[in-house]
Amino acid sequence: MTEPLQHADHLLRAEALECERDGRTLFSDLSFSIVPGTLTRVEGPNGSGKTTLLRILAGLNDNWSGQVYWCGEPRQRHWDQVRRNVLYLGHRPGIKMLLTPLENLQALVAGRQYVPDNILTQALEQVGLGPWTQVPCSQLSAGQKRRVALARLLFADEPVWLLDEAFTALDVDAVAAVERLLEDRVRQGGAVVMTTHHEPALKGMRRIRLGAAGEPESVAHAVGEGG
Ligand SMILES: Nc1ncnc2c1ncn2[C@@H]1O[C@H](COP(=O)(O)OP(=O)(O)OP(=O)(O)O)[C@@H](O)[C@H]1O
Repeated sequence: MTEPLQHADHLLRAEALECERDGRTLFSDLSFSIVPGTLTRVEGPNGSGKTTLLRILAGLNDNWSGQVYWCGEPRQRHWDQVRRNVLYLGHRPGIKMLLTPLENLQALVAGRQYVPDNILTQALEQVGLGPWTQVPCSQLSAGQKRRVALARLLFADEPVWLLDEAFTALDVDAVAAVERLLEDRVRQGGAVVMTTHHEPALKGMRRIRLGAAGEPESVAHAVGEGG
């Protein structure tokens, strides 16, 4: 973990979150806590607001009301800590197509820590990209590009991981490898919040359920568990 967290019985807490898009309520009165050593899945149909909720938690979306707390205090007082301690991986791979997997991984971990190239190469081999470490990412398949982004997780020491569609485009073996990585992370005391249309084979998963956008009877109150 990057740094000791003060009174961290919960890392993130959302209270009475409400978000509208284009005049439609995506969710309202949504409250939950993200505590160390837990994995939480944000669930709901297409368009229900899963990505929007993750982006709110990551501080990447301003179009909402309610309050988000970081370690018990309003998050806006601690943006520096939030940036250092919360990792967000979006549903796009977020890698540069002209660069190789090795160059991308160098860029992804740079700024937080120095990792020698042989260790980065080992990580790429671990995610099944051994033969492609020096090939431009534009020449990789969708699943291989996703693996480049996920290799970043092998070096991620942030206590909170927010993962949007981490399993997209991955084959069965890669899904199982990511599930093991997430389980290890949670066992070490990390907190993972993820969206996925694939039902992960993970024990003790918490759930935040969002309703169908545009169907007012089902969106009035989304339910957050673990709060
Ligand atoms: N950039 C945008 N501008 C306007 N509306 C948007 C934008 N992005 C998303 N929306 C709307 O917000 C709603 C929620 O989108 P969001 O991507 O959070 O849903 P989701 O549950 O993650 O969907 P999916 O399962 O398809 O990934 C959708 O109805 C969508 O139309």
